[in-house]
Amino acid sequence: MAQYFEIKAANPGYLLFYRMGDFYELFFEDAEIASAALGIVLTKRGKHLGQDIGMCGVPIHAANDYLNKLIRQGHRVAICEQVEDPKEAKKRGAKSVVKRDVVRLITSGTLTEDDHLDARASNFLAALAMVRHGDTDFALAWADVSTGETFTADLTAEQLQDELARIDPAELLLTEPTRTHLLEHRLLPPAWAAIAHLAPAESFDSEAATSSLRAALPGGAFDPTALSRAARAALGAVFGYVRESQKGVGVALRAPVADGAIRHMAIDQATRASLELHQTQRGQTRGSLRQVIDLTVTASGSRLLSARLAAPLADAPAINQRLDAVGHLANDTLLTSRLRADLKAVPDLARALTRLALDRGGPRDLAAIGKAVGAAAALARHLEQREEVPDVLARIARILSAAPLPLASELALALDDELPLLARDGGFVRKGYDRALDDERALASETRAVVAALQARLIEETDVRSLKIRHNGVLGYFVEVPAGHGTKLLEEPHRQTFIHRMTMANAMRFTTTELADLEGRIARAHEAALEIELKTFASLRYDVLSRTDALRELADALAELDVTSALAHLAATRGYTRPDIDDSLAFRIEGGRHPVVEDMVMAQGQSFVANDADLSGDDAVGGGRLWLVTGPNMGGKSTFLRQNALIAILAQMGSFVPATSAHIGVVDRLFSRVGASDDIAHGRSTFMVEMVETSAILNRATRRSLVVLDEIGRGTATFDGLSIAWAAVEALHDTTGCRALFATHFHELTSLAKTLTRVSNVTMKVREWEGEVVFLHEVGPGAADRSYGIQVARLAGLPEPVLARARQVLTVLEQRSAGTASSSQKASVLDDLPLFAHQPASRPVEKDPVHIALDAARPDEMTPKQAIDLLYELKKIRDDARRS
Ligand SMILES: Nc1ncnc2c1ncn2[C@@H]1O[C@H](COP(=O)(O)OP(=O)(O)OP(=O)(O)O)[C@@H](O)[C@H]1O
Repeated sequence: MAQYFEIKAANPGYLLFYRMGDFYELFFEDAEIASAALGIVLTKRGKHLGQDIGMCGVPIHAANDYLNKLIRQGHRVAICEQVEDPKEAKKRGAKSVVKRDVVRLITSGTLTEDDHLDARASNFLAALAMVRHGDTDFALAWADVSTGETFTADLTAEQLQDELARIDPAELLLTEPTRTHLLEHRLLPPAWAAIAHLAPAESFDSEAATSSLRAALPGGAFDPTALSRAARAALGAVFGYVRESQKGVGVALRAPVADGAIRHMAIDQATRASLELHQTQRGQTRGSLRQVIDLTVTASGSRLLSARLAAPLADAPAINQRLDAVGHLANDTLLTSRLRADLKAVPDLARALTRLALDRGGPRDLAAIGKAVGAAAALARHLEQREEVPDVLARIARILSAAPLPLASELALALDDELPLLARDGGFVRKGYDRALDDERALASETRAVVAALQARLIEETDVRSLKIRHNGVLGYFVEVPAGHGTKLLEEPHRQTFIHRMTMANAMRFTTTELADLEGRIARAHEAALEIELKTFASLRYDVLSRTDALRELADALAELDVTSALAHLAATRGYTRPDIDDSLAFRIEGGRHPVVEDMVMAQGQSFVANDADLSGDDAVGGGRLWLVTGPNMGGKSTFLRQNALIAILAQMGSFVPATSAHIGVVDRLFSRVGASDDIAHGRSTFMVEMVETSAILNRATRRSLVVLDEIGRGTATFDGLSIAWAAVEALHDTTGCRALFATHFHELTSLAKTLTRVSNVTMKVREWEGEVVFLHEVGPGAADRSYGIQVARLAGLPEPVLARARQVLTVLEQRSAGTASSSQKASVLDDLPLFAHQPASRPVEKDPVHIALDAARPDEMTPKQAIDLLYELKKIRDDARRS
């Protein structure tokens, strides 16, 4: 066990997968954790210091599934392999232990295998460095180890949370002091705390990082000193952690992109959640914006689309460049469908390349690269047939046409059609590619004919017709004759040729020098063939890796082409239009639709009602407009609010939008708060959350921002809520001057439009029909006079007695606020307050005319006509009761 303890001590915080034969075994506490996490049996093996040693194990062939489960549950695993042949160990003495060492650390942020990764999602490892001096407070570096993409950004404390929400890392490295600081300043929400991994302060040393980064990214193209000290420290921590986890295999990361240089629309976590960008509030992908707009056909395209959705741009020229490309393809549907058809066959180049770089790749990864390069050339031809393509497409076409075609041809020549996962399994080099390999293979595969010929000759020589040459794992090749003939072979002249190996009940087994020779040659042929194949693999891998930069650029271009053509396809098939994007304060949407609700409504066979919004502002008049949206419950307020926020996001990520026209002056920050929810885990009540979020908006929104607030202030007593909502509207109007949509059930707020010049009232229209409300989902000018809450409650199935009582209370409250309630009415309601205090039900059931009619009915004695008449009568009684 000494070896185990030594290795375990060198890898604290990791579950040790300790290789023993065909199993990875776990011991002591690791075994307890893993057996509980994986649902496998915990056994015992011997004793240590008088205590039983707990143990559990997973078979090698199924290890990946188990690893997956553990990583998903947030565990970290160290893979400890035998690093010498057991025969070597024996040479040191019968009792010596086979050398073992940890060959890889597996954590959620450092995964590279397809089995562990979601093909359509990035998987980031992030490191956060804190500085107590300088311009910024923090720097973040993050990398997707599976593709090599790497980024850095300098951040203020205020930006930190938005950035983390955007990147959504799988693992976050930081030091203990940084964590303490974040916790003290409430900057580390539970979701980030759960993925945080404490790293020693040395790993964040900016000086050491400078030299280690230079060594990891040679070639001089990247100068670490161009980064801030904090960014260097964070990047150094990422590279160090990846290096440590890959245990000397090398770090296949790219030079970092300075993300701070790109202007993005700031979107905080609450806004992302409320707009359901990547997943719904219930954590599902179905029903999210991403799910509706993601029509990409490659995994890397899908990852890029997701990244663009997470980080819309805030730079009009850059957005327009993307829109030019999408527009070009949306108009040329023939070209788009050709591109999309060819893109479908493009494998995940970036991930295959990384696996090869980390020496974890196999023949299929080589083939994937060849296929992607080949496809790139075909795609380039499609693009080159068109004249005057926009800049983005011209750049993509240039990169695609520079794809290293000789490499693809070489790979196609070398690799067979059916490929094994691992190179060491052999059999992947195509026949005809290497003469020497073909010769060795011929020898190996011609075994049967050679053996058959030898068998025929031996039969001839011995005259034993039943003589056979057989093979088994213990003896290898041997000659077998029935027992009766055995003695013949033991005698002259045959005893010169046949060497006795074994006597069985009815047979005798021999070998011959020639047979042993043949056996040796066959085994050597297999070995020699595999050796040649492995050499071929190594040389092809070298060819691929020597073009790493070009291939990475190609992978990026393919992903970008997929995203662009997918957005064009979306625009063409869903009736999206190109938004006008500039640096004004415009926000004018005509015929806007909610992309997700539209899909849902249409799936139910109904049509979605498009609505206009105009929040356009002007600096000269003090900023953007603020629309106060009132209307009944279920009238479509939230849908209207969200659709405008989503249109802004889609437009700035470079997509067409669901509207007949849209003119948007770049939005720098987007805020959306819809309703209120508890954050019990963070110890904050519904109302507290609402106020913290509202204050974030009031403090952070600028004139360029778009603010969408739905029912702020409803989580407290009516007057408090109303006053807060009132003050918030005033502040947004007077101080911030942003473009805003504010939905509310406080109808009193609508009077603000009289005093605040840039506030307008709009309402969701409804029609009443036979006592029922019909929602038109149409936005029109004006203010709603009521909320129709009771009608909606009835639609939801609230019991009739409760509804009747609610109507009664509502009438009195309304009269009271209008000053027309009689004193006895006022007294009666005041007696009942608080409103929902229980009052013994007035047992209306016994007097209910519907019940009386039903009690009187005798179904067994009725004719069909009488039954129908009764049904009509019951409906009439119900309708009369409703009208009264
Ligand atoms: N423009 C529209 N066209 C068609 N159906 C719509 C439209 N807007 C909303 N709906 C439908 O009405 C439902 C309710 O909409 P929404 O949640 O936006 O109402 P609301 O006014 O915010 O309600 P509440 O005040 O109760 O929160 C939606 O789920 C959708 O089915």
